[in-house]
Amino acid sequence: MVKTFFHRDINKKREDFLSWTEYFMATAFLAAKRSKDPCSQVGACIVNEDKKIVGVGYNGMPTGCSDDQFPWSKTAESELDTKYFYVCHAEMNAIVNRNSADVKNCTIYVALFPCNECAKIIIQSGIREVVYMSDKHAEKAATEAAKRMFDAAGIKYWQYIPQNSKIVIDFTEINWSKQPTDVHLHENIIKEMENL
Ligand SMILES: Nc1ccn([C@H]2C[C@H](O)[C@@H](COP(=O)(O)O)O2)c(=O)n1
Ligand SMILES: [Zn+2]
Repeated sequence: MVKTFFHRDINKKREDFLSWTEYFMATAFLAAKRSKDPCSQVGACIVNEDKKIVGVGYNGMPTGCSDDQFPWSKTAESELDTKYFYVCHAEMNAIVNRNSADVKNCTIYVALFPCNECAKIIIQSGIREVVYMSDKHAEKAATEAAKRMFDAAGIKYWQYIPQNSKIVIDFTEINWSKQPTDVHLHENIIKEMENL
């Protein structure tokens, strides 16, 4: 058995807390977990100038359009039987579902670079900055069009390159004992190491 452990001095401030950018991008990725799209789960998180989250969204069917009845296919004999006419993109949902009066001067954190349609909504809503994780559709005309519009409208956009590729949420962590001299030897970590 591989034994691993970590020390935590509970008298000192934690050093391994999430940065703001990690926190907001992780919020976007967590929202994406709600998506029913079998191929692409995209999340978006809108943050105001006070670093408050004012909107979260993920790609899904419009309200009232059952995600058990509308199609999730990428291809079909008829375009009407693909998802593309129906699905609301994460960015659009985050903007329309905002919990503030407006999203002026906000930043949107999004897993995938916005398409041209979302770029228009982002610009019109007053969002000033786009932070994205992936630009995997960079070669598509929709992405190029979005970039042209962002450039013309003076919207700042930049790719977030994470320091860690994973953030683990462990629901059991809240029950770990934290004593002043504690060295945790946590079962899950041991199991993970054994599986390596
Ligand atoms: N910035 C984006 C890009 C895409 N989406 C959504 C729209 C679809 O549900 C899915 C793309 O489907 P695919 O062609 O990859 O099968 O992702 C979004 O919400 N935001
Ligand atoms: Zn879009």
